[in-house]
Parts: sequence; structure tokens; C-alpha cells
Amino acid sequence: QIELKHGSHRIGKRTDAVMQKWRGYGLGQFIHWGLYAIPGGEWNGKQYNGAAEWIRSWNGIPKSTYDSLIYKFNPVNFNAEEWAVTAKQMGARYVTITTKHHDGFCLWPSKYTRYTIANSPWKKDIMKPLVDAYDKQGIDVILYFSVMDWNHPGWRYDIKTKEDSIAFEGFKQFTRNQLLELLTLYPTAKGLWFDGTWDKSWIKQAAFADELETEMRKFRPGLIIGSRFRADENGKRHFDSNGVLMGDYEQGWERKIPNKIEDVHGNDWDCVMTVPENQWGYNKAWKGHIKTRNELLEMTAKCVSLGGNFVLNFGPQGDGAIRKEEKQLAAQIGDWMKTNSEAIYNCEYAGLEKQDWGYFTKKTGSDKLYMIVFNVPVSGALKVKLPANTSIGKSYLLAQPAQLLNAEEISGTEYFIHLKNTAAGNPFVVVLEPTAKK
Ligand SMILES: C#C[C@@H]1N[C@@H](C)[C@@H](O)[C@H]1O
Repeated sequence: QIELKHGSHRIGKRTDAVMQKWRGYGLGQFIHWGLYAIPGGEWNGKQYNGAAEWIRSWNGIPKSTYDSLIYKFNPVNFNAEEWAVTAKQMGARYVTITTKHHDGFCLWPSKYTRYTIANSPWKKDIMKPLVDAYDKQGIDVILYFSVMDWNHPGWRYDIKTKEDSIAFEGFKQFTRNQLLELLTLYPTAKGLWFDGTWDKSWIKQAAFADELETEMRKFRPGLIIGSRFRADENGKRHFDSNGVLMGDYEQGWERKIPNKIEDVHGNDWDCVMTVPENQWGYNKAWKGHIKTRNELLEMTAKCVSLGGNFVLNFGPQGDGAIRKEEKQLAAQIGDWMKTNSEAIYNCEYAGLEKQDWGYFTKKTGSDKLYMIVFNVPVSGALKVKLPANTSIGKSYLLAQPAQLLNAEEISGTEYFIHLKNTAAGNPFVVVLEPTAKK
């Protein structure tokens, strides 16, 4: 056990109601929107090969030219209600929205920099209508905030000189001011999703970041902060020098999903995922492998089956409209969730041996089990292994509860659930109501 001043301040999951609600979300939406949506991954007809929201870091577009995009930001088709309704139709229970990405452009009228929406042709606050619209749909809001800020003169990748140190002190106060400003302006936001915290300059601020986290939690009791915000005094991120999770949930699952329960170390976590391979901001070229509805449903089921949430990214266009491909996916996912969300919302790791046909989830606070089936065996029989002294009371398709399925006991703890005709190509849910063995 290493003595730490700025390590994790809690061992084990939070047990308060706000975090319990977060744990049960199951499915969320990520929104990446800002100046980068205007070029949309290309400049002067040339494609940027990186992620569209990183185009400023490309030598294909002069930094000053990128920075002057603020004078072009006028999203005439922006409609907060439409975005929130799209998320509602998808079945998202929470949304994480970029208030400020790495380029430093603020979607709210921050008092601490001129590089904000207030000085764009749009002028008006973007965050307020978004927070209100999502709140109105009953979708909780998490504010994404990038500590790294390419626009601020005090930003440094590392602190090497006295000048660096003086400049970064100013940057730290600016960061604190903006965070308290966001919590003041948008009091219904449930949490902060930090990004851009991997550089040495920030990692060296263990004491400052620890103090700031404490101050924010005091300012907004119940605030949810992930493991990406701060490092301990030994530079350890996500997990401190004793291997204890920093923050309230693990934020390491960016475009990847844990494979087995041991990978999540008993912590809360969420996986944030792009539809294309690696595009968070709007990219004109809808290129490379685009994940299908079934792939995204399987990712959702896998995350919930391992005790996490799945957060799907949308990158609205520079004019404020959501691209049609993303709208279609939201509708397709929502269509499936209409029938099957009982197996996703307020569900958790079932503690059963993984089977090839798909994923188990368990309703929190109940014994009810769900089998989310993606691969029907040619035998039509789904294998289930239950704990000793447990048997299957009832089993049925969630979509047709009146139609009981035959659960054949193979051995003391193994069963075959015999399916009748099931529609190919469509994932479905079997419900198991276990009982104690007589
Ligand atoms: C790297 C990186 C960033 N982290 C993701 C959540 C996106 O914001 C991407 O730009």
C-alpha cells in the first residue's frame, strides 16, 4: 500500500442514488460538435486522414485559418429539440455533449475567453437550449470538457521552464473558472466527462486537480466525474499507484469494449464509440467501416452484460443538422429498444458463464435474467448454465411473453432453452425467471 495524498478517495462503487441511476442508463448518446464540423475532415479538397475534430493539428490547414472558423460558425439548421428527440427515439438515457473540445472553442458564452459562440455569427448560447431540450426529454446531461486547449496562450504540453510554469498557472485558473462557470450555468448537468488530460503539463498538477475535483464535488453534490480527470502524485491515471480507480467510473473504454468481467475490476465504466472507425466530429466522407445497427446493438448488449453503459457518438454537421445516416441508425436502434429495452435499462452483470449465442443481463434488484441472442445455434437450443440449486421457473421471448419456451434440464445446472421459429437477422431477448431448485 503506497501512501498517497492525491490518489483515489474511495474504494468500491458509489452507492448514492445519482450514481445508481447512472449505472442503470445502459445506452447513451455522445455529441461532438464545434468549429471542426465546418471543414468536416477536409480542406481545399484534400482529405485529412485523422479524426475530423483533430483537423487543426493537420499541416493541411494553417492554424490561424482554422481559428478564424469562429467567424463562419452560423448553424442555421441547429435545432436542440430535434437532437434531443432523436436521442429519445434511439432510447438513450443520457447524453454527453462537448462544451469545449481540444481547439478551445466554447459552445457557451464563457466570460473567460473571447473564443466562444458569443463571438460567432450565431452569438447565442448553444449549451442552454441543448441542456433544456434533453432535460425535457428526460435524458440526463453530462458535460464533456477538454482540459487541453489549443487556443489558450497558457496551454503547455509540458512544464520545462519558468515561463512555462507561469503561463500554466494562469491556464490552471482559467480551467477552474470555466468549470465552475459551466456548473453554475447548467445546474441540471449530472456530471463532467473530461478529455485532453494525457499531457505531462496536466499530469504534473496532481495536487491542483485533486483540490479542484474536491471543490467541484462540493459545489455540485452528487456530481459524476470519471477516471480521466486527474493523475495521482506519481503520474498514475485512471488507476492510482495502488491500482484503485480514480473518480466515479472508468473512462478507459474509448472505441473498445472489455472482453470479460475481470477486465472491469468491479468498477463502473462506460464505453464511448464512434459509428465510423475513428471519427467523432462530422466528417463529410462517411468512410471506412461504418458500424451497422446489429453491430451497435451487440456492443450495447455486451457493455450492459459486463456492467457498463454504451455511449454512441453523433457528429452533427456544421449547419447544425444531424446527418441522415446517424438519424437512420438512431431510429433503427430505437426500434429494437422499443421491444427489448427491459433487457438493457437498469440491468447488470448476471454472473453466468458466457455462451456463444449472445449475452446475459440481469435486472438490478431482481432475479430476472435476460438472454440477448445474436447467434442462434443450428440446434435451435440455447445453452444456459445456472448456479447450483437454481432452476428455470419460466422462460419466454420478451416480445411474446405468452409463448412459454421449453427449458430442458440437461444436468443439475445446465439447461437447453428450445427456440421455436425465430426471425433470422434480428437479435431478440429470451427472459428467464429462475427459481430455487426443489
Ligand atoms: C483522442 C481523442 C478524443 N477523445 C474522444 C472522446 C474524442 O473527443 C477524440 O477527439
